[in-house]
Amino acid sequence: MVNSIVEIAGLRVVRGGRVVLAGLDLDIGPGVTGLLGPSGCGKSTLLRSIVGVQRVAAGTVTVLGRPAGSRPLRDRVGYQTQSSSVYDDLTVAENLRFFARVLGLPPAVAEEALAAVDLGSHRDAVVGRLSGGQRSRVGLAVALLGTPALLVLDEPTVGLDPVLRRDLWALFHRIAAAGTAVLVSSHVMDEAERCDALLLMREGRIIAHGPPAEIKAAQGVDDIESAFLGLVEGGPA
Ligand SMILES: Nc1ncnc2c1ncn2[C@@H]1O[C@H](COP(=O)(O)OP(=O)(O)OP(=O)(O)O)[C@@H](O)[C@H]1O
Repeated sequence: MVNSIVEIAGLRVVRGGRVVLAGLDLDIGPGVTGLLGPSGCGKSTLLRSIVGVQRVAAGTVTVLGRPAGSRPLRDRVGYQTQSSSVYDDLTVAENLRFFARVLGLPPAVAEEALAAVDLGSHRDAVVGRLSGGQRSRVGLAVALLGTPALLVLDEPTVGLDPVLRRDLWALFHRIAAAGTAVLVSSHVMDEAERCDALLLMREGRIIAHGPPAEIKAAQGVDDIESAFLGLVEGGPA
């Protein structure tokens, strides 16, 4: 596909003796792409494969034209895991400066990331005393250090109230508009409408890929949850 950020061919992953991804083929383009599917379907495993931290049994994962996880991608791919990896006892600015140093980036990028997630006014707050939404934005800022070409976010809105979730999605779109492709997973189907493109996943397979409107139209339904059920039950495609 022209403009592909991620190209995956024949990806097979086995975890704990169980086949989690059984030969997955997929291209992901720019904009905000949502990876949606029920708990345990393999979303995190797919994201881990894209950032290059997952042992794969077979297949290839190419990111920005390079093998996933290879050295040239180190500061071109940002990754926010489900469990926050920021330090609770450091301030927001201290966390960002620390991770910038680890990545070998100048301190100025810490300021840019802080501004990008709108946390300038909380720069001197200790992370352990922030709200869930603010903490999530600190994690996002860490993933944004150095302005990566691809940002991979594993369930960044889990546990947040609807207002914070809406604000975070608006932020993802601002980040994408500035040129960073955003791949974000969720098991909340109502977040689907906020994506430019959707990947619907079930039991380690991608069962639909495209703009939300196209997926709904193909199933003849008005919401993504119904489209998902239609696809699972073998409705029109
Ligand atoms: N460390 C692990 N060792 C062995 N199996 C694992 C491990 N982590 C996950 N799995 C298995 O791999 C499968 C896919 O898990 P994965 O975390 O990718 O799903 P997910 O869709 O991201 O789920 P969730 O939405 O709950 O985070 C699950 O069946 C899970 O039991």
